[in-house]
Amino acid sequence: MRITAEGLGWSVAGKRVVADVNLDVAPGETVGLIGPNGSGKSSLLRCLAGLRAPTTGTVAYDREPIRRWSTRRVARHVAFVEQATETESDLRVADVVGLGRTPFGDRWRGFGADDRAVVDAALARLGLTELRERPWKALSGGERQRAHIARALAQQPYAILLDEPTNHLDVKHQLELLALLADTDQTVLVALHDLSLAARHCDRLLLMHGGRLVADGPPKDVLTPRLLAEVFEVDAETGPDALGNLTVTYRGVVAAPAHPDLPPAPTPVQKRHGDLS
Ligand SMILES: Nc1ncnc2c1ncn2[C@@H]1O[C@H](COP(=O)(O)OP(=O)(O)OP(=O)(O)O)[C@@H](O)[C@H]1O
Repeated sequence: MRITAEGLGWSVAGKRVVADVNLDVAPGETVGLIGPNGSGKSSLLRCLAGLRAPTTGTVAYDREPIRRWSTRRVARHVAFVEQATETESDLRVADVVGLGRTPFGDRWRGFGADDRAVVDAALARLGLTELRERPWKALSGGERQRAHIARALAQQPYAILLDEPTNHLDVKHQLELLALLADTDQTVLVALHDLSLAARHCDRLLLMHGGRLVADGPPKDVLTPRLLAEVFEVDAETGPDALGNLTVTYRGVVAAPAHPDLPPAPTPVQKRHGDLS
């Protein structure tokens, strides 16, 4: 499924959090969404997932604007794995993953054998089969994160949007998840902070800064020392690692450059000798 946004903006309390975003994620593409803290990644993902009505512009799935789609219809197309989803309950892991079947249920049809098969497959894909009967509350942070991803897969969406899905995962599970996302036929848009992981597993990267998309292209074109310095305020080099994968190596931080949307910093006024205040 193709996801497009045109002139997308979202403001809250008079603040433009997302501004004038145009993007096009093709069916089956795995696209990484990167940018510093507060650059608008989560807000953009929430707009694309239909959880926030944009202040300006449109979001479309396969060219059809979703403005008037029901939540249920959106959920039959797109699964969203949020950054910190709290599932407070006495549910078992399999029940939480089974919540992914909600958009397909109706009051005439209970949770059927086909739903159970989908949940079993999703649990297996995330290595959670052994934990299926565990109480949700007994899971570690990383296990919960994997269960939320399994729930998204159980939704059998055409596209998956994920907000920092690796932040609780150990290295093995990070690599497994990114490989899964890269291999799936579904359209994937994933917000990541690990730029080397993003470079290795994504077809294309979208770079956000101050609510705007400031770069869109293959990892080698987006992860340039100049953009890393301007946007992330780090002094970094990119190049192939020992295995030939594009990787980012950090020397340190650079002094914060002025953001183009911000007024220039006022020049400090020097007190002259003899001033009274
Ligand atoms: N509901 C809201 N009310 C007020 N400000 C908000 C709201 N949602 C987001 N913001 C602000 O918008 C900016 C962008 O937030 P957002 O969570 O989208 O950034 P992000 O790129 O996902 O950040 P991070 O990498 O830290 O997760 C931040 O300054 C945030 O404080």
